[in-house]
Amino acid sequence: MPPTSLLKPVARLATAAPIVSLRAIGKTYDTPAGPFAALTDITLSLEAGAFLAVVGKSGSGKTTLANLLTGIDSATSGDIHFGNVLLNGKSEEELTAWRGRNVGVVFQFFQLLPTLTVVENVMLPMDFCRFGRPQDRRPRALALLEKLGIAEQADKLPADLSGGQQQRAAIARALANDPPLLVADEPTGNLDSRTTTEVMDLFRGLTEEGKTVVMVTHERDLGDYFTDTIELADGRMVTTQGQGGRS
Ligand SMILES: Nc1ncnc2c1ncn2[C@@H]1O[C@H](COP(=O)(O)OP(=O)(O)OP(=O)(O)O)[C@@H](O)[C@H]1O
Repeated sequence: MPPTSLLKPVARLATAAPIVSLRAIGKTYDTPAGPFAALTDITLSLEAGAFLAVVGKSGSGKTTLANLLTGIDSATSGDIHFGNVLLNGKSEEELTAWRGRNVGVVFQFFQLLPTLTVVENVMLPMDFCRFGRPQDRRPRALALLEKLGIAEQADKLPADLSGGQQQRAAIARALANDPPLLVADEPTGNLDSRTTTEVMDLFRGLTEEGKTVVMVTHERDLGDYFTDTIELADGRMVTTQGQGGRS
């Protein structure tokens, strides 16, 4: 079994300083029909250990918000701070380098590379970001797979795993560089209810270790898992719950 010291958890922030804060964020897309405001005046902040649900109807702006949090896309107005770092104005290259170290992303359809084994998929972000020493990367990837309960699948190809196992592998990959923030866009959208519960328990365990998780979801019956919930409608925040700690 790989040594668990390879998986040192991120310490909870000693201060109440938010790990992510958005102030008056707007996102406008240029479309053939003219500018389209996908997000308007979004203000929120999240502390280490928060588990935020982003809910709302199709087209309300959830994925757009997730893409701003991951640095996949940039806001058109307002400020996004990550810790003390202001993301606005960073070049695409800078955002890519920043994202590799600071944000793990989990998708609905897993997006594992089909020709790499599971453990190789998990090692990829470490190689890309030169995380730690090269000789430590495989043991760390194996330790993450162990933590997520799929160590036996390490040398298989993604296609040989069930959907739930693939999502666990994708979560292991998202954790590879030990980022403080995970952003998951409909991560349970392709899973049955039992596997959904398993994945939600995993996310909750990670927030209890101090990771911050933002999850876009349509599934309202998952509400008990979250410390905070925001609902979007036509790109605006219409309701918020929490913004505090888990009760
Ligand atoms: N690249 C783009 N160019 C133009 N319009 C876009 C672009 N991306 C998203 N939109 C529009 O912005 C709005 C918000 O889209 P977004 O994908 O963020 O919504 P969503 O709440 O995630 O929807 P869903 O639940 O269906 O995934 C939609 O009206 C969408 O058509």
